[in-house]
Amino acid sequence: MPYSDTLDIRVTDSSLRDGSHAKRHRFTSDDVRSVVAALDDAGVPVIEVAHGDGLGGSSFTYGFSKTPEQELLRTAVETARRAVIAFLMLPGLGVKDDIRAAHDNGAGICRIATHCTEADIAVQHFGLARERGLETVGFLMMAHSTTPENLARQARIMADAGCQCVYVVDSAGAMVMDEVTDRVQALVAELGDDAQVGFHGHENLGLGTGNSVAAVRAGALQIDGSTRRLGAGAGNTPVEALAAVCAKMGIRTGIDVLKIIDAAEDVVRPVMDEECRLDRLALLMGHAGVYSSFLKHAYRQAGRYGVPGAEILLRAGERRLVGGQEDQLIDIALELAAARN
Ligand SMILES: C[C@H](O)CC(=O)C(=O)O
Ligand SMILES: [Mn+2]
Repeated sequence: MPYSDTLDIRVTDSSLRDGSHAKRHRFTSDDVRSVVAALDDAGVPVIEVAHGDGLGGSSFTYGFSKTPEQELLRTAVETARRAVIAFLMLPGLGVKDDIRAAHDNGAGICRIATHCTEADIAVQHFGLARERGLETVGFLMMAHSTTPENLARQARIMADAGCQCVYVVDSAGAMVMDEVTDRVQALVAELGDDAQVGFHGHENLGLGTGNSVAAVRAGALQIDGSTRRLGAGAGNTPVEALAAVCAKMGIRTGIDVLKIIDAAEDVVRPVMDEECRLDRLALLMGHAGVYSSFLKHAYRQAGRYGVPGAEILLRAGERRLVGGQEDQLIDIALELAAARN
């Protein structure tokens, strides 16, 4: 079944949210205005805007936003002519008032993210979002770290709470195609007509686009990417490559391939501090199953304590750290430094 009469899948661009990690949360309203205008013109149907860790993420632990996220959301809504603006929220970091404010500022899609075994903490947030008429998306993060069966049970909790599309989120960019297929198929079988299934990939093993195609083949109807890969770790599935691959495969995304290729080069790249690269640390994250958002934190603690960033990430993988445990990277760096003296 296609996404709609005109689209086989719906693509959400996360460069102004997941890319916030790569920018150390320093987006300005001008950045948002130029990127939203270009993506909107290229036909990207949904554009996500928020602090990298969602509304309320601006903090000492995660990094302070240069511009308040509600201001960025307002700018995005004012700029978009066709695209719907989405926001992300992690219960506990953001609160219900953040959802209300984002809705008042014109956002149309509320995306609630939890660790893949903790869907129950999102129940009231889906309820509130639906009550207010927002479209809802659920994000099961670090989906590689649990079985397809467990993930499907968690997806059921989200759907029963009012979530209209549950995403398999490869936060660590650690999954290879069959693992994506198995998880998406398990969710499709569990949810049936109750909710759609989505996929959010990272490039840490260089598989964002391939994994997204595997997800579509397994029944996913919503796919995330970031133009120019602007996202955490090695970045997200590049929207321009995804659009081009889908065009070749006859999968309708509604995105103008030539326009999004230009937007990636001429508009998004100038906003970026540097390219999102598949370098040693990013690749190690995919290999060891480490949360992509830890990359910049690992660089920071490595520099601060004079220890290798690679070792910090490998230990983070061994300890199976999850989002929210950024402070433990400091403990690991201190341990490594102590072991050297
Ligand atoms: C808060 C995270 O950055 C959400 C996400 O994009 C992921 O887990 O991947
Ligand atoms: Mn992500």
